[in-house]
Amino acid sequence: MTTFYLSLIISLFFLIITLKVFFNTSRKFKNLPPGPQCLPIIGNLHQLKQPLHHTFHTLSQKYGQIFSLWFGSRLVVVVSSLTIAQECFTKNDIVLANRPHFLTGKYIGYNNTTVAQSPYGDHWRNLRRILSIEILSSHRLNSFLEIRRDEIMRLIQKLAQKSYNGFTEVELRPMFSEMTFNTIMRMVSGKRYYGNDCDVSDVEEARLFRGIIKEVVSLGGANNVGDFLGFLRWFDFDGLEKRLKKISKRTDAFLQGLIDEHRFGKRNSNTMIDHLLTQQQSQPEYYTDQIIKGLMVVMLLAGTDTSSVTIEWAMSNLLNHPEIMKKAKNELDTHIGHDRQVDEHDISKLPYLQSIVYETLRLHAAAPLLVPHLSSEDFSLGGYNIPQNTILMVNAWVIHRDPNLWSDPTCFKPERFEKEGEVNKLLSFGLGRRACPGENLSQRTEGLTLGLLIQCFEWKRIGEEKIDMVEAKGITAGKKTSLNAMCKVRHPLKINDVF
Ligand code: HEM
Repeated sequence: MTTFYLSLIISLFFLIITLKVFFNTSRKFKNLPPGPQCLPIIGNLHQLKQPLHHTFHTLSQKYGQIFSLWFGSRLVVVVSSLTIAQECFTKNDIVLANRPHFLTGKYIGYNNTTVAQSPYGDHWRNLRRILSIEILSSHRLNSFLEIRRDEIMRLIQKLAQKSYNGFTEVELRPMFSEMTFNTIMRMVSGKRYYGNDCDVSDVEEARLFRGIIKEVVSLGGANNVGDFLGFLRWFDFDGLEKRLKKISKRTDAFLQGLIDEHRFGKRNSNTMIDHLLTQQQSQPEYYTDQIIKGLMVVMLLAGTDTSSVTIEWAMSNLLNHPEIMKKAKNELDTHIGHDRQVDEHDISKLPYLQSIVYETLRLHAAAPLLVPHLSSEDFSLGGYNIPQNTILMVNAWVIHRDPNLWSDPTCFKPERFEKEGEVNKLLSFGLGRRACPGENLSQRTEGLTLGLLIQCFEWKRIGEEKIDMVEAKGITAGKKTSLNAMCKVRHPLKINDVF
């Protein structure tokens, strides 16, 4: 009899717990944004075709400007409206200031402790402060100006040598990647890693490093199914975790080597490592080697590809629209003339050139879904309930093509930015406290590179055919095919440095 009552009490206890969980859960998931039917266990993962922002665009046409998906057991909400995106990063900015954790963050991002992956809180705030003051402040960016100028001039010289005797076909992508990569690498460590004229004494070291970065970029992204289906991780069926473990060891050893070189060898130069090692001397408990390596990784991964793909898209659009290229050239000829090269401080006086950069960022945002955010508590958005631990993605690609916001939204028309306030509708660098801290640096690099490319050369397409504008599948939305074009040095331009 006692056993009977005991079993009854235990059963009732479990029934109450189950009902409580059920009611809490269903209340929690009541009034969610609409979304497609999902399958047991995998949710909507089977529907996620690359590029993801295109799939989300199709889904938003059916389910609206805010919809829900299930990535395995994780709820994902996708926003495709500027007003709702602004609601995310004003009223709900703190609730959405966390990041979801992915396998790449665990292995490459020092267990999600870097500034790009770290949860919102004191640690993240400190890292943002270090990044803003020690590396990306206007003062520091000015002190790194010579590096940027030198790398861009190397690119200009290379093109000038190739095309001095007339129109010559050039492949631009590797040159843009070399330039942005060397710029960031020199800011970080003082070393040039790319190109025939790289100054790394150990060529093997340069080769190894290029391999590391290529692999890290290919493993990044928020669409590894193993991130959402925990049980797949136990089997590591695609070997992703094993590859990430291996690559993280190589990356760490490489970055540690760079720090040690500065610690035990050449100090007192203007590099990020040296500035951080100086801070380490006074505050060793905070400025650990791991913090420094995390900042190096973020600078290299967030700051290189993003800028080079933007420059490649801008040039592709200019080649498809010679009248825009001509207008930009006239602006440069009028304001700068033929006797000197355009410089970074001129860019603010060249509104049309700036508008070309904005228009490129509108149509070809390098991070079309920004970077995923995570809600730290339940909140409401666009009239729906969003539970804690929801992954939020903003489809900037769609918002930048919204016909209610932009006239002829798919046309490349820099003139649209002549209207005051238009630039405030851009989401290319995100909004709110987790917005991109590298915006100023990237706009300086893009403005100067494009300015010099337009000022110093004549450009045309290889044939009649327009440049193919199809997007690749990688984490940064680059062009699928590498950009080749015909270029010729502009003879009226008497610039000794270039020739
Ligand atoms: C065209 C160039 C670039 C574009 C389009 C771009 C875009 C973005 C976007 C959309 C985000 C996420 C914002 C969000 O979470 O809502 C981001 C974050 C970030 N970007 Fe950039 N970025 C560019 C260049 C750079 C550069 C040059 C650097 C640094 C050298 C940089 C460093 C970062 C960092 C550290 C974060 C993470 C911020 C955080 O989580 O607190 N980015 N970027």
